[in-house]
Amino acid sequence: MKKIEHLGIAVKDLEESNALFARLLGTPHYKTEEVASEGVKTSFFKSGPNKVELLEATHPDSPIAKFIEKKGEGIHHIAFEVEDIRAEIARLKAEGFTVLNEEPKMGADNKWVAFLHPKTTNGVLIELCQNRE
Ligand SMILES: CC[C@H](C(=O)O)C(=O)SCCNC(=O)CCNC(=O)[C@H](O)C(C)(C)COP(=O)(O)OP(=O)(O)OC[C@H]1O[C@@H](n2cnc3c(N)ncnc32)[C@H](O)[C@@H]1OP(=O)(O)O
Ligand SMILES: [Co+2]
Repeated sequence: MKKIEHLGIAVKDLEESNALFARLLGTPHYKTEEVASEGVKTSFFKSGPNKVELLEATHPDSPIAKFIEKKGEGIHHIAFEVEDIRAEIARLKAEGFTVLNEEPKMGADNKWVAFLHPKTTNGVLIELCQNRE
């Protein structure tokens, strides 16, 4: 794992939360992107070297909708940048973590992504991100 790539925060209303985080961070979001395959609309903020991803559900079956229904708005996942996502998936599987998608999938902000089940990571949903060249 190279570094924390972003913190994912589940929100009910992306526009409202974009305005709140712009006030909080003192800078507007630098992009919004819908990832239909994940049932999410996202917006990204830079805060120094760190990145914050806000996520709103685009349909009731979205992981974000289920999360908010169960736990309310808040930190949804921690994403780590990896050099080689396939190698990292194999390593983590061998370490006994549950990888939710063994085939990397297209994420937002030009990444290949995979997720580890929170049941195997002390209750924290972990995302792996590799830059898509
Ligand atoms: C890819 C675009 C973007 C990017 O950065 O590029 C994203 O980050 S997209 C983010 C949205 N996509 C995902 O989260 C995909 C991975 N998530 C999943 O596959 C599911 O959400 C899963 C498997 C984690 C949970 O789904 P399930 O249908 O099993 O929902 P349950 O409510 O039944 O949850 C089971 C169990 O897990 C706990 N849980 C669920 N979500 C989280 C979470 N984010 N953090 C911690 N724990 C979580 C939930 O509370 C249940 O536990 P229990 O003790 O049984 O209540
Ligand atoms: Co993410």
